[in-house]
Amino acid sequence: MSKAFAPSKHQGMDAITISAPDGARATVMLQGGHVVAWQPAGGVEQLYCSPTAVFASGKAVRGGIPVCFPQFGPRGPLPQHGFARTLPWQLMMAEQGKDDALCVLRLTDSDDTRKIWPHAFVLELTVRISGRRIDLELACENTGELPLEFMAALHSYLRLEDLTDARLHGLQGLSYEDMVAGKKDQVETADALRVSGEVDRVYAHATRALMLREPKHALRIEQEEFTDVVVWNPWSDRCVALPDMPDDDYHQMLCVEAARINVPVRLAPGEEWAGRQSLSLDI
Ligand SMILES: O=P(O)(O)OC[C@H]1O[C@H](O)[C@H](O)[C@@H](O)[C@@H]1O
Repeated sequence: MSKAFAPSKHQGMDAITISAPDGARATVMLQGGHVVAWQPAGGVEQLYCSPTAVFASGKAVRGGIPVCFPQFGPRGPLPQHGFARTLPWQLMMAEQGKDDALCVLRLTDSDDTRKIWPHAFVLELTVRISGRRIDLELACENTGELPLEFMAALHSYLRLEDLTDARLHGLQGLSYEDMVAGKKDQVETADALRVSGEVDRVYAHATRALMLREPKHALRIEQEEFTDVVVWNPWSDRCVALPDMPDDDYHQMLCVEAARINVPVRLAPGEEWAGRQSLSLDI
């Protein structure tokens, strides 16, 4: 028989912690449908969450896996990264299975969202953990009578021992937009990306699996239907300017975000789209 989990608190915010029989655990905040912690079976925390992150109603949390929807960054008229990350979601289910644990959270349109984005939708995040793997699925259904279009991302903050020793493999040959240099149509030539300065890039047509390698650690990153991947690290000056992140913590994280930016998703009335990101510890 499956076991259901009861809502709890994380940093004073409503949250749900799920655990699989093998010891894998994850915590998801109801605000934002925001995964704030993930420990694979027998492993340590894999997500970076800033020790000075602000946990408050309506505030975006620095770390974990924010959901960006229906806009990415400042690419539109909505607040940065859209509204999904700062709104309360509804917990639909949270259960332990025979060899995994699963939870589903849902955000639907409201008077507040329709005021700034005139569409009816159901957005659902499914988080599944088992062994050394976490699978995230973000699904959107157009429940209105007009077509809609959106951008989306699972903005994963991955925890590092030290950025200096980290390499991200799998991007070679992809074209990207360099948001730091303000240049489009760049081509990745490195067989492994080593971060040695501020990086903020949108890679297009990202279909291959990526591997984030450190001397004693490797994380495999896969995505489906998210056709872009964003790589972000603020480096020192930008990090100092972030009020919710310690000055040197940029060494402890790299964002590798499964995204849909270059070609937004278009849904006719009644249509549904789902995008997935999976992270698995590979040692
Ligand atoms: O500070 P936030 O609104 O959470 O955004 C953090 C970062 O998110 C993405 O990675 C964007 O590409 C960056 O340009 C942005 O700085």
